[in-house]
Amino acid sequence: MSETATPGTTGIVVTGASGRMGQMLIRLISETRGVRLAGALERAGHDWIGQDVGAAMGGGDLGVTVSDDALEVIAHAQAVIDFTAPAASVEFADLAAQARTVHVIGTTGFAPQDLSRIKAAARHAAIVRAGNMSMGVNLLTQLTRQVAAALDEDFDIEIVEAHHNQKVDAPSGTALMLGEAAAEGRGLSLDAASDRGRDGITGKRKRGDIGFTAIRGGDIVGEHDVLFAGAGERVTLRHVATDRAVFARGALKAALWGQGRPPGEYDMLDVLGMRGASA
Ligand SMILES: NC(=O)C1=CN([C@@H]2O[C@H](COP(=O)(O)OP(=O)(O)OC[C@H]3O[C@@H](n4cnc5c(N)ncnc54)[C@H](OP(=O)(O)O)[C@@H]3O)[C@@H](O)[C@H]2O)C=CC1
Ligand SMILES: O=C(O)C1=N[C@H](C(=O)O)C[C@H](O)C1
Repeated sequence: MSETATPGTTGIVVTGASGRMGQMLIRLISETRGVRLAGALERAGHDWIGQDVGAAMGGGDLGVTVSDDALEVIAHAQAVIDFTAPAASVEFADLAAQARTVHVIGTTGFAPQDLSRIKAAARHAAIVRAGNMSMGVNLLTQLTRQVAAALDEDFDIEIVEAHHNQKVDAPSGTALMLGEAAAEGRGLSLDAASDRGRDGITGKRKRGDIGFTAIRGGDIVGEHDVLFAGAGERVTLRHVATDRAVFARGALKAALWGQGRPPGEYDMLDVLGMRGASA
C-alpha cells in the first residue's frame, strides 16, 4: 500500500478487493469526491497481491497496491468496508477495533459465535453491519414489520429469495433480516418460528411459522419476496436488485456516517435514519 493521505478526505480500505462487491466498491470510491481508497486487501497468496488494484481490475492504475497486511493497512484508514466471508470478517473486526476504525460489514452467513466476536469488537469501534445495504430493502424490512403486525396468523408468512449461482450461504442475509422483522411484527422469536428447508413428508404447515425458500441460478443479483398468504387472498412485498451498486452506495454512506460515532453496533436503519420510523 503506497498511497499517501490527502487531507480532508476519508480514507477507506476495501477487503476482498477482487470480489464482486470489492471491485464495485473500489470503482465507486475512486469516482466519489471526499473519499479516497486507502487500501485494498486480499488474502495471502492471492494473484493480485503486489499489483496496483486498478490495473488488476483491468483498468488504469489507482495508486493503491493490493496487500495482505491487514493490520498495517487498516491502521492508516478511517473506515474498512468488508464484503468477504464470516471467517475473514471476524478477523477484520478485531483489527478495526484495535485501530479504532469504523468497520462496515456487508458479509452474510455468520454463525452465532461470529456475532459474539463482532459484538465484542464493537466495544472499541463503531461497526455497521447489515445483510443488505440498499435503501429499498431497509424500507422493505419496515414494511414487513408493519404488515406482519397488521395481519394475524391466519396469514402465513413465507420469505422467498433468489440469488446467483455463486452464493454460498442460505437463507440470504436479507431473507433473515426480513424474517426478523416479520417475527418482531408478530411478537415472536424468529429462532422459534422459522421453518427452513422443507423436504419429503414434512407434515402440514405449522400455524405461525415463518418459512424460507432459496432459489440459486445464473447471475441473479438479489430478489426477495415476503408473502402473506391468507384464505382467498395474498399480499406480497417484493424487492429486486438489478445492480450491486445499490449495496456499494449504502456501504459507502455507512462508512461516512460512522465517522466520529461512539463504539457500538449499528445497522442501516441507523445510517438511513429509519430506526423506529413506521413505514
Ligand atoms: N450486505 C449486503 O448488502 C451485501 C452482502 N453481500 C455479501 O458479501 C459477501 C461477499 O459477496 P461477493 O462480493 O458476491 O463475494 P465474492 O466471492 O465475489 O467475493 C468475496 C471476496 O472475499 C474474499 N475472501 C473470502 N474469504 C476470505 C478470507 N478468509 N480472507 C480474506 N479474504 C477472503 C474472496 O477472496 P478469494 O477469492 O481469495 O476467496 C473475495 O475476494 C457475501 O457474504 C455476500 O452475501 C453481497 C452483496 C450485498
Ligand atoms: O451474496 C449476494 O450476492 C448478496 N447477499 C446479500 C444477502 O445475503 O442477502 C445481499 C444481496 O441480496 C446480495
